[in-house]
Amino acid sequence: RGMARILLECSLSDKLCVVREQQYEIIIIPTILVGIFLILLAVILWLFIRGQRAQQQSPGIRGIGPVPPSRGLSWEAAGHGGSVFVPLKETSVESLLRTTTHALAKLQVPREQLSEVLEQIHNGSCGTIYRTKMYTGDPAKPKSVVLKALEEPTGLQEVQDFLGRVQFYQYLGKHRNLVQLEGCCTEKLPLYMVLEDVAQGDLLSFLWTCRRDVMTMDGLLYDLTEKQVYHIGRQVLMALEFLQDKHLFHGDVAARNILIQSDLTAKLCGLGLAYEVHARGAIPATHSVPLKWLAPERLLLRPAGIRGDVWSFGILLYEMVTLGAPPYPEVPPTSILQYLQRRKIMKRPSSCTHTMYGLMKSCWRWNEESRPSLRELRSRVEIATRIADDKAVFQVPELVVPELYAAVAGISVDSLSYSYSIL
Ligand SMILES: Nc1ncnc2c1ncn2[C@@H]1O[C@H](COP(=O)(O)OP(=O)(O)OP(=O)(O)O)[C@@H](O)[C@H]1O
Repeated sequence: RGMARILLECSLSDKLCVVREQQYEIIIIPTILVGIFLILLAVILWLFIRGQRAQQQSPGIRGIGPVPPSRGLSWEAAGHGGSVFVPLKETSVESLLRTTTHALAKLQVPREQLSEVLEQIHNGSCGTIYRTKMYTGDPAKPKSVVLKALEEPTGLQEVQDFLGRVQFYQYLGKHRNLVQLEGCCTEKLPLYMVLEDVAQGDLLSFLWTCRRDVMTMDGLLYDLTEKQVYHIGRQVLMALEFLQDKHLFHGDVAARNILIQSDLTAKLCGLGLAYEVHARGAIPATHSVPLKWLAPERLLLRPAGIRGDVWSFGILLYEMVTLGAPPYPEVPPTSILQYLQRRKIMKRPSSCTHTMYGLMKSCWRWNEESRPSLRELRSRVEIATRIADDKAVFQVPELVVPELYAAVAGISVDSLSYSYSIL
């Protein structure tokens, strides 16, 4: 309208008006175009630099890549004072074993003490896992142990890694809620890590079996009440506190990584990722962890820490009250980050009390600093235990099809324990 008025006020002979109109188009429109161009250029440059940085971090498989050391990871925990040793100068497996056997002398178990009958129970990430007998004192009373075996290493690195894991267990020391290392056989191949046998197996299989009509087996009562969920949860928190005191985090807290005894003593296993972070100071690109258990910062490849374990602890509570249902059943595993970015979390399962759901929600706060600390969480669990139901047993009528579970949970069916299918 402004331009039209100026034109009306002009006489036909007044050429200045025409010049003004042209200035308006010539100066303002190109300025806007140049502005838009510059903004676009800046956005493209920013995206390019971000892409370059992400590439430098070489994202790992299934969205999990290396991350900088956990916040507060000390020099000691990063593998120096913790003495995870990797004698790089050795060139053959034999000479490497000769050198390391001396350092591991106190842990060596004579091979004749182990039975030759090995029952395979799992195909672990660093070799086959067997159950066998160890004859220490009275030959009539052998002790049942679990062996993690490295039988045919593909190279020196694999042997070094196995030995590093043995030393990691040694460095950790004993805790009631962590699987204990009893010893090792490392003077020649096959290499064995000798662990205490937590015979009742993993919590996920236990939860699935609770869905069946099985009452008891090997002294274990296949019933789960709210009070027992808190009891197991509290023990997991104590194991995590123990790791935190050593400036470590677990990184893969889930029912499949918890072993239970007949008195419902819980023992955290699957310490592979904790070892990797301890030895290398970061999560290696090749170490994949199921996405649905991970906190947003892990999915976004940001530095990982103990508050990520707090997030996964919330998922563990969900697993327990649903008797081993896969998390986010309606979300494909690869869409989990987008789902969480919309600030969505899992709804309260019908079997879950409001108190327990409150705990889960506090674990699933997007901002890791807003999540409770392990200590706070444990004290909330202890308070909740006092009023928790000790009578009503969790029930889910549908049985689990492991292949279907694996697809929905986003994990490989081979990584699941065998004990459920044996029942
Ligand atoms: N001490 C044990 N007692 C009984 N069963 C065990 C024991 N250790 C491992 N298992 C069985 O083997 C499975 C895998 O164990 P674990 O996750 O420790 O091994 P892994 O695959 O080598 O993992 P990681 O590399 O993370 O240590 C467990 O879920 C459990 O079924």
